[in-house]
Formats: sequence, C-alpha cells, structure tokens
Amino acid sequence: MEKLASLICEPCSKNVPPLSPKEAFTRLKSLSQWQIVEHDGIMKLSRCFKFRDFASALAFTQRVGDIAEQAGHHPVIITEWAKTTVTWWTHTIKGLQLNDFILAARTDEVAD
Ligand SMILES: C[C@H](O)[C@H](O)[C@H]1CNC2=NC(N)=NC(=O)C2=N1
Repeated sequence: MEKLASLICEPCSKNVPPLSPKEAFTRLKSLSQWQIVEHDGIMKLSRCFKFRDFASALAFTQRVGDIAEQAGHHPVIITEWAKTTVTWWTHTIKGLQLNDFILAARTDEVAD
C-alpha cells in the first residue's frame, strides 16, 4: 500500500463532499495517535505532540507551517510550553478529505 505521506495533495474544490464518518474512520487506521474530533458538526483530525520545552514545540510548529505552505493546505496549530496540537480539516468543504490525512502523515514525519 502506498505511503500516505507520499500521496499528492490535490487542491480541494468546494464541490467535493467531505468524507463520511465511515470513510474518515477507515482512513484513520492509516495514522497512529491521531483522533477524529467534531466541532460545530465539522469532523477534524487532531493530535497533540509533546516536547521537552517551548522552543522545541515552536520549532515543530514552523516545520508544520512549512508543510502547510508547500501544500497550500493549512491546519490550526496551538503551540504551548512543551506541546503543540495540530488539527487538520478542509475549510472549504467543512469536513475531512484525503488531503487532511496526507498532511497528518507528513506532520508525523517532522515530529521527531
Ligand atoms: C485560497 C487558498 O488556497 C484556500 O483558501 C486554501 C488555503 N488553505 C486551506 N487549508 C485548509 N485546511 N482548508 C482549506 O479549504 C484551505 N483553502
């Protein structure tokens, strides 16, 4: 099976429906330590990354930002002392699409 992180992120048009819960939870099996959360009826993919201090959490934040800019797809990132929470979803369709899972996998790759 192809590595999720190496799949191509396609620009997501607003006509594409979000993944169904069944599809989203199936995709979730390809990730570890991520969870699907729901805010205002919108399913999102979220994970909290722990670090030894704020500087490490901030450096990771920048690496995630670089991934987002490269893909043209952006998460919510909450950076605190020794932890960074990253939450992905596709704003234009108010839900999850494959891009979100691809970028979550790429986020894991820059976590160490
Ligand atoms: C114009 C710009 O490309 C769009 O607004 C992009 C920016 N980044 C984005 N990021 C996310 N997560 N969802 C979007 O729908 C989205 N749209």
